[in-house]
Amino acid sequence: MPVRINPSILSADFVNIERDIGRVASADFVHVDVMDNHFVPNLTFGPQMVGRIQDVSPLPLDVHLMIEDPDRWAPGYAELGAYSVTFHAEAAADAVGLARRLREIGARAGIAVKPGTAIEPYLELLTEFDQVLVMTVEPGFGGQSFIESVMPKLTALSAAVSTSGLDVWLQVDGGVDENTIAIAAAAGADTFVAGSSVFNSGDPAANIAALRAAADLV
Ligand SMILES: O=C(CO)[C@H](O)[C@H](O)COP(=O)(O)O
Repeated sequence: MPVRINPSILSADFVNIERDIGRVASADFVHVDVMDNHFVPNLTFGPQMVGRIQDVSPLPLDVHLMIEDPDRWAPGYAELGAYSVTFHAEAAADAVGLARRLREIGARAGIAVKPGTAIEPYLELLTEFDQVLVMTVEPGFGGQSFIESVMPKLTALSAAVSTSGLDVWLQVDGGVDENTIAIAAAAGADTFVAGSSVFNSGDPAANIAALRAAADLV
């Protein structure tokens, strides 16, 4: 199984983002959390900052939009050159239309679901998405505990992806560390967003290697 480790720069030093991205160059993608203080009770940055991150990052960007009205704003992140743009199912007016627009621009299209959002409606729509993000915390803040009770959503997604034969990546985000990554991998996740466990202690490159090894054991 391919394993992708995407460090979340929500846990980076915001005045040294370029330096911190350099420290995670052994990862697969840089995960960029855009929060608008409306969809979630936290605020990060918008397209101007993401464009500069895109300019300096040696890794492609995996942009996670925790914003209202993604139908209006998400295409702009694809136009900046983001490799993938993921918007929330709970916020999109026309999720399929938006995913098609993102693909037309050239980005992978992702849909995210909060812990309390059912996955069943999206199992039938897998042809429309390149990745599905199952949130393993309530979106908004780093450093929260992994919610294991959402794992059945990954099991259902994994079975549906296998049956379809599609190349849809299954991502988890929130509370991912050396222990919980194995739980998520066993449930079918292949793409792992990690903030605190990469940046908050020790050497980020060693932390990425440890996460990759723990997921690979499954
Ligand atoms: O989307 C997010 C929060 O909404 C973050 O990407 C996520 O929480 C990562 O942080 P940590 O690994 O510390 O949980």
